[in-house]
Amino acid sequence: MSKIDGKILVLDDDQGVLYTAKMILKQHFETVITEKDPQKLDFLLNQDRYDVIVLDMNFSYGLTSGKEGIKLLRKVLEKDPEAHVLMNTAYGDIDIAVEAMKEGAVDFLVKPWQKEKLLATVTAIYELSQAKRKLALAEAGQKIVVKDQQREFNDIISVSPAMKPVFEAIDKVAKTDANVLILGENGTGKELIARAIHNKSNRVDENFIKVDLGAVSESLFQSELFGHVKGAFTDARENRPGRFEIANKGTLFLDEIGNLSLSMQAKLLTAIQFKQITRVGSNKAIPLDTRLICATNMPLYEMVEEKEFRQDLLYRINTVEIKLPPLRERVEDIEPLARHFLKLYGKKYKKQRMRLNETTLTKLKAYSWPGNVRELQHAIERAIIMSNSHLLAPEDFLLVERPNQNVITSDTFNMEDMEKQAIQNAIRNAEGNLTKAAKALGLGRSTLYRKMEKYKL
Ligand SMILES: Nc1ncnc2c1ncn2[C@@H]1O[C@H](COP(=O)(O)OP(=O)(O)OP(=O)(O)O)[C@@H](O)[C@H]1O
Repeated sequence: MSKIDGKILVLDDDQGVLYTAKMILKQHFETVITEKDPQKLDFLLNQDRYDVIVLDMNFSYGLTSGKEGIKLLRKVLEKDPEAHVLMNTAYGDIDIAVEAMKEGAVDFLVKPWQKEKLLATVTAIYELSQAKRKLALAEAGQKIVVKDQQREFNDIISVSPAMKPVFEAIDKVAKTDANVLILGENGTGKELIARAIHNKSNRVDENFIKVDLGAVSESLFQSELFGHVKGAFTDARENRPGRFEIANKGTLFLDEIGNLSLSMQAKLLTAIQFKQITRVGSNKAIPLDTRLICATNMPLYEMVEEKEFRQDLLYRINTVEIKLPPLRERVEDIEPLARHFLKLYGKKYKKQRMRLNETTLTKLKAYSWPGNVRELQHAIERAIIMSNSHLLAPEDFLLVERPNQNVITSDTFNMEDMEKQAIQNAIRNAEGNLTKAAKALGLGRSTLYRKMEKYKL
């Protein structure tokens, strides 16, 4: 019979009780730790996370009040409010057992117990602890996943030969557990591709969890990704799993990976390397089986040369690399995409039978779409809202060809001056919307703020 992969801690001052409990439980559970000295409780709790803790009521010789047990129980629950504690008393004092249950113990046993009784009780509590843990993870995941499912569109529309290698790569990589790096400009559909990989993978019934690393501050990074335990910092009022844990058995999509600072890169690398995380404020490692998909619009290889991105991290995340071409390099996709969005937004705004005339299509195809598919999507949405007719005309699209944002027109070659100018242009183009400006620049918002401060903008 295979053993249950559980960790049981038994704390009792009676060596005989410890010996018997170990003999019985060891046959059924993978790890059974016994300890005689209550002073070691702190150390043991810091050391590991136990599925069931069997705790004696009285330690000092001659004491039968159960007060020691209650004190230890409080200590356990303070450290881990989700701990499952089974109280063990030799005196059958129901009052003190009831008090322990009120304090948060799950059950109590009266010594001397029978072998079957101990085993049945510990096994039942173990199952309860697993069910509760799963539920907590599912609930935390659900909040994110439900929000996620509100995304409007999931189909990938494309007829362009430039996208063929992308579809081939999705098919080849989906069923494997290989880490995938998706490279492409803003709005080219990187997230859509990440979802397609997840949906075609064996992990499809598990969570797909997205983290926008460009929007995660340095201080929140660890807690957001790895979770925290109660009391780890002022706002940590309860234990909370991080995105890595919620994505366990599923897929974790790390968007804007190029925006991570070097210190955040180091922490991420450790988690990926060891396939485990440690919640903030705890020192118990939690092993994970998470498939990683990363995306960025930043030139990661150049950043490695400039020592802005760790090479070892790059090699961990780029087992398979998928490059998404910008929309201007797949003009064939503009018409089917436009028709696709026309249908979707026509339905949304109750303006069905919307059409595009030939001149409009020519205008859409001639435009360079620096914001790629997302810009086309927004342009169609806006045109549908504003138009008074069923036929969208060229005037319904305000497409202003901007100077190529990758080419900075400047008479200076000083890097800092060029950067400052690029930031000013981006803010102007985005009409002061800093989130949009940061996206256009390929920066995270916090990096943009830092740079604005630096250049006094
Ligand atoms: N081939 C496509 N077919 C249909 N819709 C698409 C396609 N490509 C992108 N889209 C839509 O365009 C929008 C932007 O796509 P997505 O968010 O996947 O881009 P992204 O590259 O991840 O953007 P960012 O770099 O800003 O994070 C989404 O609404 C997505 O549904």
